[in-house]
Amino acid sequence: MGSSFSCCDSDKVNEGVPSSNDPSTWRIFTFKELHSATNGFSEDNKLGEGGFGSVFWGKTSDGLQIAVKQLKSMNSKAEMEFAVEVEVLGRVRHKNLLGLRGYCASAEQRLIVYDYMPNLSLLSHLHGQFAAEVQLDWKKRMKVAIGSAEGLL
Ligand SMILES: Nc1ncnc2c1ncn2[C@@H]1O[C@H](COP(=O)(O)OP(=O)(O)OP(=O)(O)O)[C@@H](O)[C@H]1O
Repeated sequence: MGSSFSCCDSDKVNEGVPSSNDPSTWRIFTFKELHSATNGFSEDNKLGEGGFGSVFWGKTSDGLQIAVKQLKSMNSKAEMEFAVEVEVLGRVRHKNLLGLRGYCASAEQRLIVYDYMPNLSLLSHLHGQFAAEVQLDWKKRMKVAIGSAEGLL
């Protein structure tokens, strides 16, 4: 959990301090940081909306592109889902799983920070607006299915 560091020379300079561009690390963000990274959770930055709440694109002060999920409610069910997501994704690292970058738990807000995925969802490639132009043939679909299953193991 946020504890593996690569051994390249530049990391040796900051020995023991995880680089924000190291995909194996996560940290706690302040609300102010995420507010500024997402341009105040502006509609222009909105990537989509799911069961938990809205997801916004952002860029941290050190240039890292992130997706910030803002929980829409603060009831006990949402709190539990937030805790489980952060706990599980914080422990698991896999090339086929979305990486956790961190979270923010302030008095009134619960936010989860992920790596930004620029290529949209699989759903949009299979059935959505890009289905026609991307043309996932059966060989590629099989690869996607196997890759997804590997991420679940
Ligand atoms: N890391 C990310 N990078 C880029 N876009 C993202 C990212 N996470 C989410 N999104 C966008 O935000 C939308 C909502 O994501 P979210 O994870 O909240 O919901 P979901 O997975 O679609 O549904 P549910 O919350 O019900 O499981 C996604 O459909 C996607 O377009």
